[in-house]
Amino acid sequence: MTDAISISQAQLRFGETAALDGVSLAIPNGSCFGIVGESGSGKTTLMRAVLGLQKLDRGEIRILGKPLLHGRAALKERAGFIQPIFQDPAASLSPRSRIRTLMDEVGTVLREPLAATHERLHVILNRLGLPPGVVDKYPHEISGGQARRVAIARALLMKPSILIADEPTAGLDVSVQGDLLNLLQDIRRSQHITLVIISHNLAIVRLIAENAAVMRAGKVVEAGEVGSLFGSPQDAYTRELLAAWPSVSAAK
Ligand SMILES: Nc1ncnc2c1ncn2[C@@H]1O[C@H](COP(=O)(O)OP(=O)(O)OP(=O)(O)O)[C@@H](O)[C@H]1O
Repeated sequence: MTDAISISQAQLRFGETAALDGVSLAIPNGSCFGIVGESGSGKTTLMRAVLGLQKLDRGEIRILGKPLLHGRAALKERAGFIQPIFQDPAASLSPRSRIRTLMDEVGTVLREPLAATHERLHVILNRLGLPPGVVDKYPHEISGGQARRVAIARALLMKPSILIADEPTAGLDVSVQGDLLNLLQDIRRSQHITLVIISHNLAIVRLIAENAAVMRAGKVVEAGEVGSLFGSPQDAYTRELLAAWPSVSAAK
C-alpha cells in the first residue's frame, strides 16, 4: 500500500543548525503517527517541509506516492488533501475577518456551492462542540480553546486525507485535552484520515498514535510501534524522554 507520507534522507540547515539531518520516515495511509522529541529537535521543521512551506537542502518527500513539488499551484493543489493544524491557531485566523469568511473561503477553494459548505460546517462545528454562532465572531472574540477547534474545523472542512497537528492540545485545560484527542481519533477513523500528531508530550502520543518516531537534533533516533517503542525503548534518548514521563512507560 502507498504510504501517506514518505520522507527519504531529508536534510535542512539553518546556518550552523542542522534542523533536519538525514530524516527518513514512512507514515502508513490511514494511521495515526506521532512525532515526539524535545524542543528544537526538528519536529516543526519536518512538518513545514512536508507541507511544502520549507524547501529541503537534500532528500525527498512523497505525499500519497507523488513527489512533493513547490510553487503556488502545487501548494494550492496539496491543500486539497493535506491540512495543517498549527501550534498557534489564532495566528492562522485573519484578525480582520469573521470566522464565517474564513469558512466560506473553503467553499470557494473546493468549488462547492456555499449551501453545501455551510451544511458540512454545521455538522463539523457540532462535532467539535462549537456553537453555530461562533462563525459570526472575530478571532479575538473567542477563547484559545475555541480558536484551536475553529482551526480544526477549517482543516476538516477542506476534506483532507492527511491532517498534521502540531501540539494540538498545547495551552488547553487538561480536562479538554482528552476530549479533543478522542474527537480527533474518532474523526480520523470515521473519515479514514491519516493523522500525524507532533508533540513533545509523550502521553498524548502514547494515547492515540499507533506508530511514532523520536527525534533529536534533527535526526530520528528511534521509530516503531508505540507499544514497543515506549514499552522497551532501544535508544538511550528515548529512555531519557520516557523517564520524564513516568506515566507513559507505566501505561502499557
Ligand atoms: N526559520 C529558522 N531560522 C533559523 N533557525 C531555525 C528556524 N526554524 C527552526 N530553526 C532551528 O531549527 C531547529 C529545529 O527547530 P524546530 O522548530 O523544527 O524544532 P521543534 O522540535 O519543532 O521545537 P518546538 O517543540 O520548540 O516547536 C532549532 O534549533 C531551531 O532553532
